[in-house]
Amino acid sequence: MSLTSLTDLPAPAKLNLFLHVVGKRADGYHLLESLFVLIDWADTLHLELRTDGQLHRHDLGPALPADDLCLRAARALQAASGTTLGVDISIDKQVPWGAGMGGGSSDAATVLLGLNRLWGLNWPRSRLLAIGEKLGADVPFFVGGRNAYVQGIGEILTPVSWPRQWLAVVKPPVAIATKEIFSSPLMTTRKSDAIVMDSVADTALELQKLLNKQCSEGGNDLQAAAEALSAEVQQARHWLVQAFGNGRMTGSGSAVFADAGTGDQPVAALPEGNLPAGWASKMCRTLDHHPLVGWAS
Ligand SMILES: C[C@@](CO)(OP(=O)(O)O)[C@H](O)COP(=O)(O)OP(=O)(O)OC[C@H]1O[C@@H](n2ccc(N)nc2=O)[C@H](O)[C@@H]1O
Ligand SMILES: Nc1ncnc2c1ncn2[C@@H]1O[C@H](COP(=O)(O)OP(=O)(O)O)[C@@H](O)[C@H]1O
Repeated sequence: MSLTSLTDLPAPAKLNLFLHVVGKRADGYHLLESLFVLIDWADTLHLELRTDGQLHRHDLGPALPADDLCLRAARALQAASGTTLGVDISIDKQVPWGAGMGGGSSDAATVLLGLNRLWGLNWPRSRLLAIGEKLGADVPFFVGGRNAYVQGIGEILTPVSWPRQWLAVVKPPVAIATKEIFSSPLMTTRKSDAIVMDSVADTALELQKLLNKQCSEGGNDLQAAAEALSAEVQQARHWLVQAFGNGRMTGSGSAVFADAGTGDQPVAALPEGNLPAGWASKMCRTLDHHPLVGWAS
């Protein structure tokens, strides 16, 4: 019997354990190098098949923009596949947005992976990646489903296995436009050297070592520009530095996070009572991989 619904599909967020700007493309987009890791802060989506071809979204939590990334992903897959089927998408939004946590991009990836199954398309992952790339720079990472060293503007993915880690995340109630950060005068002086791999026999091990080094140095080349635009981002990071001894921004912000250890318990608790009203926070753990990683070949 064919499927009529898929419930409780997770769309986990990501953090950038480091983010370097290493160049600029001819079209003005900045070339990045970053380690993207999946975390256990996730939205939940439910997909209900429609036979009339219509695409609708129902917000179970906070209201999303009318034409959000879920609907854009569904529309793109419907057009590319030529299916006459539609879907009702219900979304329980838990991940803060305007955060640099890729929540919207993850929702889009979960819609692509879910509809691939619900609509009986059974496309290989490579075809879903090509659609994801057009929806947003972070979407291919979530469709790929593996923690990854990411290059280009997000389309070059090298999967890496990353040890389980606690990460304390704080999101102040501000959203800074990614464009505003990249056009900041501070960005002209904030640039890192690209990672150079020695030509050694075990390139995976070599990459792991280099990524470890970048993470322990903890750089995000967008952080200074974001902090110049928002005192709250700086305040959030200082708050984490006091509590955990370290703190840095993810993506283009405004969320910041601290390494809270690799043991059975985090090295310290998030003293959430000290945060101003309206700030979100969560003690997160990295995921080994996306829960839907097996959903496309
Ligand atoms: C920098 C990252 C890292 O993950 O930030 P987060 O989205 O996670 O915060 C992403 O690649 C963000 O990608 P995405 O969110 O798709 O960026 P867009 O909205 O397309 O970018 C808005 C504008 O920022 C500039 N931009 C964006 C990405 C990039 N690599 N170089 C740029 O110069 C461009 O001017 C672009 O028009
Ligand atoms: N499903 C969605 N969830 C969150 N934001 C969305 C969604 N669809 C579109 N957006 C828009 O995309 C912007 C970026 O959100 P998001 O993808 O979560 O990225 P990030 O927080 O990493 O910048 C939001 O400010 C919002 O306006």
